[in-house]
Amino acid sequence: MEECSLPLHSNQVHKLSIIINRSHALLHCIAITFLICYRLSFLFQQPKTSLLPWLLVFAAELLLSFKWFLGIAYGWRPISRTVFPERLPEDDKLPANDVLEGTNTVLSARALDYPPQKLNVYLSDDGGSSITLLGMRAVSKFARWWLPFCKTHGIKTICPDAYFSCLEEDYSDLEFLAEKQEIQENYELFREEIIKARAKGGNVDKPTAIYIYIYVIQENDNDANGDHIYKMPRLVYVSREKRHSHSHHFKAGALNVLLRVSGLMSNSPYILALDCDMYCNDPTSAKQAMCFHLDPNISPSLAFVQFPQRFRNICNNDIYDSIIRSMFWIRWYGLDGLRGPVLSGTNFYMKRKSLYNYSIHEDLTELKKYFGTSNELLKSPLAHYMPSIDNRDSSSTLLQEAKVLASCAYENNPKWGEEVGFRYHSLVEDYFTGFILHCQ
Ligand SMILES: O=c1ccn([C@@H]2O[C@H](COP(=O)(O)OP(=O)(O)O[C@H]3O[C@H](CO)[C@@H](O)[C@H](O)[C@H]3O)[C@@H](O)[C@H]2O)c(=O)[nH]1
Ligand SMILES: [Mn+2]
Repeated sequence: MEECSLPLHSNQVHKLSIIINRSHALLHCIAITFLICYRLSFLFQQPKTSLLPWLLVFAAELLLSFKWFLGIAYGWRPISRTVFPERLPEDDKLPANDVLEGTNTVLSARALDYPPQKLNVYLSDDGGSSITLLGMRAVSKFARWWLPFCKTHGIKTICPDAYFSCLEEDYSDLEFLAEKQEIQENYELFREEIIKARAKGGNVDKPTAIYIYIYVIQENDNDANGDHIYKMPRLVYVSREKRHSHSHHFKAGALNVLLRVSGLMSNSPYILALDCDMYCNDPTSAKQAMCFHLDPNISPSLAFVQFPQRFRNICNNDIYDSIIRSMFWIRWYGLDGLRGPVLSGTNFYMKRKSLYNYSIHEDLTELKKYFGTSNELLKSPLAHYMPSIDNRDSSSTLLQEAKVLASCAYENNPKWGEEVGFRYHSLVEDYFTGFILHCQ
């Protein structure tokens, strides 16, 4: 009880930034007012010379001033936040998470510091490529080395590529170094396996249609000899159906397929979305996000917790600001102090229900109108529905149903992408979906 009474997070208002930003805004406002007065006074001058250029410049100045005015919001009330994951409930009371992602991030997502039985990783392979599937199997093999290593030594950089390219080393612990060496050798073997497979070919001639393939990797608790083995999160590979006759809706389409398949297979109340070119650079991110989602004061109106996109390996002379510093290091702190930042497409922990449209009632006919005809999927919006694919018999029926959900015809009538799930009709599905969630 005592644990629950302590706050899970706190925020710090950047007072100095507020004073500087608001003073700057005020000075700028005064300057703009003088400018406008000066321009207006010209209109009353007699005789007028060259009116047109003057008006054009004035219009441009008004337009830019308006744009600048809207930008004041970014600096109005910047805040930063601190979380206290140690105050979260015990592991067995934590809610489950489904990770929906592109191809590269599987290892780091499975290495998150979260109870493995409450983590399910769904991998979308839009290309339906045999190399990705082979890669996923190889990843699972390597994960048996990598995950226990990260856990035992509290490794913070859970993406092996980033970890092994980092030069910092603790030379004092020889046992650790020997283990690291062994893991690195296994990592090199894993990479070679992928490179060889890629060299052999793959999808040189793209098929005109890609067929559905769903494959679940889930280790048992014990190996063949009955010895206890390290428990790892379940991994589900999903290659959705693609046909020229149906629009695939790019990334939003892929995410909606994963949303449906995960709703059927694990229906975790929270989802983490990761792009294929991202990895989790902090294993505690899931628990950090839960500090907000499990706060009873803000949870009812909280749809998502967005982590900033950070970029690795960018050269020192980043003259085009490829790390998007102004966005993630300045503007987002400001937006956080207002009503939270918009969705940036990746690195967010979203409440599943927020994508399911709150206005839908739990009436079967209405649910079918929104979610489609799969009776199994219709259970997903119902609170506390927890499917089980541990049971072998049910798993094959569930897999058949999952294939129906991953087919392109499934979206023919229901409101996927319109009123349910990630929204279509825009290549920036993240901004579009995020704005709608903010409005709701
Ligand atoms: O047909 C598609 C196209 C993209 N993706 C996935 O979409 C993600 C983002 O694609 P990427 O090529 O990395 O796009 P970027 O331009 O880098 O994406 C930025 O801009 C997008 C649109 O605003 C956001 O969705 C992204 O999160 C954001 O990183 C990747 O994981 C892809 O696997 C698909 O699954 N299917
Ligand atoms: Mn990208």
